[in-house]
Amino acid sequence: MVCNLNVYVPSSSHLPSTTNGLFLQGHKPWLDTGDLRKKGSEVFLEGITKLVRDALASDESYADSTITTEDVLNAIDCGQSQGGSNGCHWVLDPIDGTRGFVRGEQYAVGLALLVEGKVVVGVMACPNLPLSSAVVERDDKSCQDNVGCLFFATTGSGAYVQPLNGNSPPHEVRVSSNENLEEAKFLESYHMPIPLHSSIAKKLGITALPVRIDSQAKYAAVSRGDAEMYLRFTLVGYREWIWDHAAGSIITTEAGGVVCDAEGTPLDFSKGKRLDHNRGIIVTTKKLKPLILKAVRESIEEEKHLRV
Ligand SMILES: Nc1ncnc2c1ncn2[C@@H]1O[C@H](COP(=O)(O)O)[C@@H](OP(=O)(O)O)[C@H]1O
Ligand SMILES: [Mg+2]
Repeated sequence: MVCNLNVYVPSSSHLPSTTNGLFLQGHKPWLDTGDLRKKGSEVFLEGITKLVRDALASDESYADSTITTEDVLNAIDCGQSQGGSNGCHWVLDPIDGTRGFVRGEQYAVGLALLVEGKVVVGVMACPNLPLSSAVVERDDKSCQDNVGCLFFATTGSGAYVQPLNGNSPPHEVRVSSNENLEEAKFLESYHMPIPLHSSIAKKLGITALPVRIDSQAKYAAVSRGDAEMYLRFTLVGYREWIWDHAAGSIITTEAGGVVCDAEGTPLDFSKGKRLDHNRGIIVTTKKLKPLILKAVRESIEEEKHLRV
């Protein structure tokens, strides 16, 4: 399994007093158990083990299990696969959009299966995503009360959503059929403002402000037709982790959308833990792709001239 542990080790190496499975962020991403195995981390590790025990105890089938700290360390180390183009790899992001999770807003649990470097299964739970639409007014109480979506897709079989509480059966999702860019909605991350996004949106004639959402729930939102476009132009040199995109990308493509880089090339998940792609990620509908790629090309050219 290729896994983002998604846990940030607090500088004190102690559990925060308000422990509920949330560990403070803002420090280095934790990609193996190296720090946890060090002397001085015992309290932190004990705390994590207790959380695991408590979670298992709440499920009858695991009620009798006795999990030790060593079991927890070994389980974490099962997530050390480097991925790649050979064989099968599960790709897991247990809490994607950590910042949204901390704020009590959007986050996602993303799981995907890579076979020979291609994503063939994607499952994404979005516990705080409204069942109606991701693009809702902040004070729209009815939407905020009705949240929790489970999206899933397998190659060639379409993409589906169902309420996370299982109260109704899954139904198929399709991307928006809207071609009127003046009415289009576009999504981006909360990471620093990206001037290129505004430039692209302006060229396309999109009048609405971008809607900012944490996590790969943005892919799910495009797959359901909540928005027509998700742009992700990060700092030059930032290389994306595959777990931030694997589940989301198959859900959008199976819903009839496209996921590509600034040159229109599909994302390549076969090169290890990082995505190997040209600059930028564009998530949109097949109809809008050519128009968006043109605006992207022009905006990148203008940006180059501004730098000279
Ligand atoms: N400055 C940055 N620019 C781009 N991506 C970043 C970033 N800092 C963190 N990320 C990655 O972007 C993911 C969140 O994406 P988004 O901004 O769409 O919510 C993070 O996943 P985690 O939250 O799982 O760490 C992290 O892997
Ligand atoms: Mg992530």
